[in-house]
Amino acid sequence: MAERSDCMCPCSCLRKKNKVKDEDLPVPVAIKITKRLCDEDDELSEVEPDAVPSEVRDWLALTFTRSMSNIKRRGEEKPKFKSVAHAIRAGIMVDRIYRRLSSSTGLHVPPHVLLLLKHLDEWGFDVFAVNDAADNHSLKFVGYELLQKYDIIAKYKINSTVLDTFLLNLEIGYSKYKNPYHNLLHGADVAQSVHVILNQSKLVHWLTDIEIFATIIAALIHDYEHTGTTNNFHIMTGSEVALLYNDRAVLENYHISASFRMMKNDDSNILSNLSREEFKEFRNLVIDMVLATDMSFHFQQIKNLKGLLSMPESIDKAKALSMVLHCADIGHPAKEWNLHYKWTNQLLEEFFRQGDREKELGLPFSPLCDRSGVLVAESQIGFIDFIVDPSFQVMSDMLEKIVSNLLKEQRSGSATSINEDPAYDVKKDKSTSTTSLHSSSGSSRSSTPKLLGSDGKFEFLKPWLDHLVKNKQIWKERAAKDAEERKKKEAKGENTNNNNSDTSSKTSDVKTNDSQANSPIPLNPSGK
Ligand SMILES: Nc1nc2c(ncn2[C@@H]2O[C@H](COP(=O)(O)O)[C@@H](O)[C@H]2O)c(=O)[nH]1
Ligand SMILES: [Mg+2]
Ligand SMILES: [Zn+2]
Repeated sequence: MAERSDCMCPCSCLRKKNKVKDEDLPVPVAIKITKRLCDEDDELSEVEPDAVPSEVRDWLALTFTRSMSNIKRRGEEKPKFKSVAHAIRAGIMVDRIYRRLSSSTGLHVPPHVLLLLKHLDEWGFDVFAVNDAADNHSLKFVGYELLQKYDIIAKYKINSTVLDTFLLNLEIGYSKYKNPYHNLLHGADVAQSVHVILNQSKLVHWLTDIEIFATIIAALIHDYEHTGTTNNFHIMTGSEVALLYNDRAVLENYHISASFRMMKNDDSNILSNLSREEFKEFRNLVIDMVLATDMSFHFQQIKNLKGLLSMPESIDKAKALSMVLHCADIGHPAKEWNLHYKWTNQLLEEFFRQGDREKELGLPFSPLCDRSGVLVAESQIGFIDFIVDPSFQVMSDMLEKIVSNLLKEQRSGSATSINEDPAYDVKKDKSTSTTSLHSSSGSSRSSTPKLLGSDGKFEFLKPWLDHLVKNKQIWKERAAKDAEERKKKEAKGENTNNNNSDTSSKTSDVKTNDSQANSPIPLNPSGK
């Protein structure tokens, strides 16, 4: 069949731009793609045809649009002390915190875990290190610390044993399928990232306690009992959950439902002291936020938000918080390279395991799931360029708009939410960190540090933007190296077989030394 470079519809859809061949696709899928992509009113059509390889485009279409969805390892990182005196001082400090924490809550947080949890407010927080130190209980400790930091445990009278059981159950659920990526570290990491975004941007001052509570829990549960396979895999295999949720946001619906079911048990019901209204608000928010982590809503979500940003009205809280959670969920490319690189490896290994199952079942490989060859660097560049970077840009604009409006309202006297007084009372918090955001009345967070710059503009630090640029640059260098090696092999007459050449970011190169066990991408000492 001749290649069809043009789709029959008047729009400039992906199919037209990308010259997808019908014969490359199973027939019903081809028809569906043509129809859906032509209907698709999203930004994927803006992706330049030559900007990314075809596999990356397929993956973008499959994952981020509704087009097909309806069919001791870190032992070397020990704390370094400049001097014995420093070590002793640090030891005394940790011991004090430890005693305070243990006596007030009964939660046993080992001192070496506490030391790492002191970085909980930072974008560079290393959840892998915490997990190693915490004997695979990072979610429990991170979850506990976050709730404690915002005074949620006291405010909603959460029994400490119940909280402990809830967090342990979450960890058990995340460990059910032994996923390399969608495991308890990811749950902990996303919750911690949400926390940093809320604080860095001061958005937290706009929120009530119940909204903060819902946001932390939504982040913690957002991939609960993840099967390690994609929504599309569930749909294609007609799994129980796909049948249950009629192929719509299959996993996301499941994560929410399974979590609320778990919380119905008395021994893990952290919501038992919420009033009827509080429970209703909490549940609605959690449902909205977790459903919005379905990647097939991505482009629509960005588009809607851009539309809202161009209007004077303020942005709906559920929408804003959903965007924050979505960004945290896809946020590892905006973290330090070493963290991003680890997550990339784990995710690819999970994709490949799905590919192995697809092979066994006689199904075509999903994009990025064939372990015999994936253009890792190129796909990561595509992911950063088309998904992560635009998301973080829009989220940052949204955060600035919301907080600026809040400040304006406050100046005009119509709001009391944000205190610009530099003598702001930074409350010593009840957890391990030095400071927490002050909650004076129990409604919204009412005291903040000085927010406006000398030019009268509200701006906040966005560490994620720098990392995105740096990480993309590293992937670009790797992609160029890969292409070079492919060329050399071709010249030697070796079979490079499209994606299957043996290059540094190719999956066939799995090394088995300690730091690279289960790692699809070999890591050289510089991390590049
Ligand atoms: N190609 C890549 N896709 C990624 C990467 N990190 C995340 N993702 C995609 O986003 C979703 C996140 O949603 P989740 O709820 O499943 O965590 C994930 O499933 C991938 O589809 C990445 O580095 N590269
Ligand atoms: Mg998910
Ligand atoms: Zn996730």
